[in-house]
Amino acid sequence: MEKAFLTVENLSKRYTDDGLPVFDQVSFGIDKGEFVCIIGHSGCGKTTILNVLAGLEAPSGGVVIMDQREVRGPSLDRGVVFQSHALMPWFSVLGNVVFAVRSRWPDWPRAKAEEHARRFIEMVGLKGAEHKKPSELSGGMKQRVGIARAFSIEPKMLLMDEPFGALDALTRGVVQDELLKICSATRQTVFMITHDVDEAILLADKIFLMSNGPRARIAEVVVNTMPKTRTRESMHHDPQFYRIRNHLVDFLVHRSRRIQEAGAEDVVTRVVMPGLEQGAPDALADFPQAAA
Ligand SMILES: Nc1ncnc2c1ncn2[C@@H]1O[C@H](COP(=O)(O)OP(=O)(O)OP(=O)(O)O)[C@@H](O)[C@H]1O
Repeated sequence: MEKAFLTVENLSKRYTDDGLPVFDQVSFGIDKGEFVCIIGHSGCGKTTILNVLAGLEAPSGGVVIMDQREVRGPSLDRGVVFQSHALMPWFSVLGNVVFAVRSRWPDWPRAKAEEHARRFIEMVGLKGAEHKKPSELSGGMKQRVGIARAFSIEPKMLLMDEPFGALDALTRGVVQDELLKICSATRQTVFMITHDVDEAILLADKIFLMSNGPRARIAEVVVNTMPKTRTRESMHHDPQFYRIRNHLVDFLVHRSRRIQEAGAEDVVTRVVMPGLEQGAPDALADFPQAAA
């Protein structure tokens, strides 16, 4: 079988020699152009996985292979967007993006780097704000600069850790729409952490559900069968939306804990398509050890 663009095999992480691993036996693949969201309770290890994918943290076991190369440290092949936008306060919007562009292509003359940066600033709807400093921007605008900066280096993979967590609902919707537009224009491969199930259904092609730690696993890969043309306004009218949503919420409320309590040894990642299932999902059918 052909390997996915990003392959994670038997990944585990423990922070202390004598403690239990935060997660172990985590294996998954992400295809080129795929948008994946990961959901799980606080502390199950989502950020740790993202940091390992970014090369910012070394795994205790297992490997991450991206585009046929093992990830062994940070690289401009992977763009990262955190919840705190981490902009350089002394640079303008344009300066922040140009700085990233010039680290990626140091030989480019300034004019070329600026032109490239402006394209991405426009894509996130910040045309006209190029010369503003971060202190003059709203939270949503700062986050858009972070997204423009990450996209501008044209990474092979974009890693986002709750990028909209600090935004109010309205701004969040606007920035989600911008992100959807850019992703469909660039076919960017994305791995994103979110706590918001509606956001995951809007953005993701696949949603990874992580059981509670310690020894957390990716218990399920939920395939989003909603049409690609879905929008925030329209998706609530599709009956699939509620089936997927119920499935995700049920995981967070019940299954994530029960799977962990039942002992994770036998948990194999299962692929599910709740959107196509009629009637109540038999959520624990494949987890007899957790059904009791
Ligand atoms: N540098 C560290 N040293 C020791 N323990 C750590 C370190 N970083 C994270 N942990 C522990 O690892 C576990 C997973 O943390 P992580 O931040 O990956 O979880 P998370 O799922 O992203 O949580 P949240 O949703 O709250 O951001 C937690 O129990 C946390 O306390």
